[in-house]
Amino acid sequence: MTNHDVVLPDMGIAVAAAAALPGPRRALFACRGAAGAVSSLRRAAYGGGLGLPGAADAGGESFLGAPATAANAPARTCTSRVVEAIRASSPTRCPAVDEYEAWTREHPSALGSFDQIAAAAKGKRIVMFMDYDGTLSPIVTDPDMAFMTAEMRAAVRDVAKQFPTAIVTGRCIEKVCSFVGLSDLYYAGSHGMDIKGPSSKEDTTVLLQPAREFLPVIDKAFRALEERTRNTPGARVENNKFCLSVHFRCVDEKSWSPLAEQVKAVLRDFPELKLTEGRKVLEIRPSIMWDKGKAVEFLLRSLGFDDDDGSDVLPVYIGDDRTDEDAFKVLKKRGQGLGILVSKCPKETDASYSLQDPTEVMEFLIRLVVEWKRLRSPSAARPRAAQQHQQ
Ligand SMILES: O=P(O)(O)OC[C@H]1O[C@H](O[C@H]2O[C@H](CO)[C@@H](O)[C@H](O)[C@H]2O)[C@H](O)[C@@H](O)[C@@H]1O
Repeated sequence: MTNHDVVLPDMGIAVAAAAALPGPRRALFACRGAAGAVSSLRRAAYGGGLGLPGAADAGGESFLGAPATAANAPARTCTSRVVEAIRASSPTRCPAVDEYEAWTREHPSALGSFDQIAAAAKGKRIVMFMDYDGTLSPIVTDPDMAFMTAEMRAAVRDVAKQFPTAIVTGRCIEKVCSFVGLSDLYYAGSHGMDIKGPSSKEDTTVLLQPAREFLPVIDKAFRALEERTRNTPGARVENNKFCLSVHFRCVDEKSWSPLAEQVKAVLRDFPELKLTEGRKVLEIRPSIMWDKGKAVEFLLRSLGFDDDDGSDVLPVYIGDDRTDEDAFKVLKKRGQGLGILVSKCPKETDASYSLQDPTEVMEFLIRLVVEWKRLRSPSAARPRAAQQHQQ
């Protein structure tokens, strides 16, 4: 990692008027109908507890699987809420163009707003945070095949040469390191519960593992979940070391509710674990107050950027999933930094900007590095008018 102590010079770019957003015209979407995604998410993901032990609606748990009655209604609603949240996290149908355009007025394209972003970065130190699946690699059916392209790897490598850069992911560190294959990065695996620094540094040690004591219980839950879900065609449990993922992507949608109920049934034996939803996945993790947002705060502190010392730092976080919202929230709360949601569909989000897919993410990263290098070149120090005069 090089040049990290350099403050971003005056980019000399006029701030685009906010009203001029969004950027380039969007591609037409082949399908429609995800208009409900935002409201579904609001209802599903923000709608309350998941009916796990200790959650507000845990009282309904023992009724799972029983015939519907007034008494067991909360538990049933709860499971359907989980399923609805999984569905809303990864909508298969895209919205009508006008719905998407309305959403991008609230969350403009980070590419279309690049000049504005560059202006916001003026004189600040950029710190890059990026999620992996759905952000650096496209979503695929087999989680073991979620490779990033060589071009994306080159773009991330170039970014990491200019700015402190971290990959913040639900994957275990070993897996994401093997996918990314770059040593000059910080990695926060298992949703931030396993953080390590660049391996090119001598102290390549683990920086933080706040859920270490949960390893035995996670292992036990992994075996129980494998056992319990083995008869559901397409279901798959992935061990991400400090957390687990139960994949729904290859499961017939009719079996989603029974599968979610199986997962919840297993978790009744593990009150120290909690459940969250992602893109066609249920995530099981320790019930500690730790998430991607906390990992971002930890890394910023470790890099010397304290909460109250934020005027000269610009954290940029790019992610596509529900779990990335914790990081967007942190940036929003700090009143500092840029959250960029990767999505082709409107979603309830705390991110300020959007990008459609990993290809746009790559374009954004390349543009950031090009702009940064241009501004650090000696000629960039001269006023623009003088440069134009010479051309
Ligand atoms: O935080 P992330 O890096 O986004 O990791 C979240 C989960 O990503 C992976 O699952 C997702 O991507 C898979 C491959 O494209 C896809 O098949 C799956 O449906 C998605 O949910 C990963 O496999 C999970 O373990 C992560 O928790």
